[in-house]
Amino acid sequence: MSQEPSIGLIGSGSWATALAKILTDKGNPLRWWIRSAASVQHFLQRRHNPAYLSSVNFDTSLLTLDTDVSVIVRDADLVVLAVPSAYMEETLSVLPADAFRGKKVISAVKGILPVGHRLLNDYLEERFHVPLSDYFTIMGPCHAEEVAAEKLSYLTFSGIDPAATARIAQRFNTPYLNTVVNDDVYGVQYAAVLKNIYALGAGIAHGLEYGDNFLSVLIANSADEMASFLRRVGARNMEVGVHHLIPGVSQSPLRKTANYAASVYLGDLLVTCYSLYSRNRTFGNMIGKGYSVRAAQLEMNMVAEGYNASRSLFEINKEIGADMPIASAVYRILWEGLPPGEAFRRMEGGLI
Ligand SMILES: NC(=O)c1ccc[n+]([C@@H]2O[C@H](COP(=O)([O-])OP(=O)(O)OC[C@H]3O[C@@H](n4cnc5c(N)ncnc54)[C@H](O)[C@@H]3O)[C@@H](O)[C@H]2O)c1
Ligand SMILES: O=P(O)(O)OC[C@H](O)CO
Repeated sequence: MSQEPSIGLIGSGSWATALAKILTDKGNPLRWWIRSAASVQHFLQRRHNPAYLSSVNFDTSLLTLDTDVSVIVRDADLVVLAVPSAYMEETLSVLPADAFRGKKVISAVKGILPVGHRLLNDYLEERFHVPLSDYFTIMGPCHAEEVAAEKLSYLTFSGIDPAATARIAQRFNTPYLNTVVNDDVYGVQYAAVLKNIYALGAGIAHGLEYGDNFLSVLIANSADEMASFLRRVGARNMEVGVHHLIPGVSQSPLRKTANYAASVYLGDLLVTCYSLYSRNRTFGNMIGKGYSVRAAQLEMNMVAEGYNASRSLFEINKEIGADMPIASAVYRILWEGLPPGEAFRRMEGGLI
């Protein structure tokens, strides 16, 4: 009987813990990198993560825990990365350049690397020579807290080889988790980065005491802005060609467009803008209420990816050239100190 590829998980925050629950509920043995030795001890004694989703109890017979990321990567065929993007380079810095050779890497990261403003696949290709054909993503509207409560959720798995992507998705499919497969590897990652910025904007609007009527207008315009950016990225990829990243594989990652009403695009924008679980919305709400960025960060034990992303997107869009008044307003509030009320007043008149 052929053995299934082994799975390693890197990260121990809310999302990594939710993914560990999904994978072990499905019966997958899991090699799991947890940053702190104290957390590993707690896990083994008490069967849960002391800091995140602590209501989730694990079958520890399925878990091999280690604080050494190189051990987990070495022993896994499929490596799931679920560390906030700002800590990714530091976390992987101990690995040699060939650490991922022959392995498949699955990103659950909804952020962009702040140094160099790179998507994770571009960084992995450059630093570890991971080809796009070995790179997959897990995106879609899904809060870790609802996974912990086994509320029905949908996750989209993306990769340029549909059969390989479907095989990976199948390892995660559980009664409370439906999986969708798509091939728009670049688009889903940019959509995830953008929805965090727009959720920050929605939170700021709430903090400024705009009502539900305005919020719906803001989100509808955000969806339009996102689609326009994604179409331009698609067109740019067609022009410059990302073929060199994809030896012998289809043209799919060069696609110009996709169904942007699908859950991995619009759905994730909606849940992040509306859900009280959203860290980005929560962070934005504090900014709208007058907290400084530093004070808002100190209030949270979790990471709002949209903060760094707003700056990266602002830089990337200098090349892409999409019209992005909402993302630009969020950037100016967070990075240039423009008062939120003034930024929103300037933006209001342009919304449709
Ligand atoms: N939380 C969710 O519901 C959810 C859902 C989908 C995707 N994601 C994505 O998953 C990724 C991970 O986010 P999360 O929600 O698990 O994080 P989190 O906000 O719950 O926790 C912060 C994480 O950062 C880690 N950390 C802190 N300092 C670190 C350091 N110096 N080096 C390495 N790690 C450090 C902590 O150990 C913890 O794992 C993000 O890209 C996020 O967008 C999160
Ligand atoms: O809590 P947020 O704002 O980081 O959002 C988490 C997930 O991306 C929602 O799908």
